[in-house]
Amino acid sequence: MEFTETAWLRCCCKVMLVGDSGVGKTCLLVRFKDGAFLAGSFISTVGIDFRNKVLDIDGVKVKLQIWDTAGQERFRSVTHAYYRDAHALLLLYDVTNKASFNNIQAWLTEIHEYAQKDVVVMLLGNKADSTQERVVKREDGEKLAKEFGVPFMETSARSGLNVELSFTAIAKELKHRSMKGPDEPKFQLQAYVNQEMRTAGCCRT
Ligand SMILES: Nc1nc2c(ncn2[C@@H]2O[C@H](COP(=O)(O)OP(=O)(O)OP(=O)(O)O)[C@@H](O)[C@H]2O)c(=O)[nH]1
Repeated sequence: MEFTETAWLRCCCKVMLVGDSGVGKTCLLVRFKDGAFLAGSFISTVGIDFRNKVLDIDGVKVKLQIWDTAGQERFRSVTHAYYRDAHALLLLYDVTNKASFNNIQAWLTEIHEYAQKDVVVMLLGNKADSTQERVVKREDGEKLAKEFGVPFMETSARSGLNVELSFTAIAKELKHRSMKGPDEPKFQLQAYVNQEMRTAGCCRT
């Protein structure tokens, strides 16, 4: 099938934001969808909610349905039910909160238990703008991601750092998977992200 400039990718790509309460999942989604930062008092997500955004990926419209989940333990059973349909998961920790980083392994175990085998997972260290409060080094995030074989980058919902890039990279991977011929090589997600960050001098917003 030939895709033209205006072609629509028929499948709706479901992307889930997961991670501990307070790591910035809702803020990341709002920054991506509306280009704004939700400053002020922290209102924890109850249950689950979604927002749609259509991206133009190399001339193909890719519709992302982005599910924002509640990080609080008491909503875990609600979110488990949604893992099965997810095509991609953005797994967040907060660089100013060591516990949220230490919990990543438990989140990955949960993902392996409830999500599809071929789900795309990307690890994000959010709140990278908080230089004073930082307790998790970028290298520690990189090391953990390597250990689990998932792509990684740091983001900031406050400054916008890498927010667009994280969703675009996921959309590129999903588009590539659904359109690639049997002999075409796999899309190199981490290589793409590294390349984009280098081009933008690591400050892409
Ligand atoms: N400095 C800084 N603060 C952030 C950033 N992202 C989120 N925050 C703050 O962190 C707090 C929690 O953000 P949320 O987006 O509500 O966190 P969440 O992960 O959705 O939390 P749950 O809904 O409970 O799972 C809020 O006070 C935000 O203003 C960021 O990139 N930088």
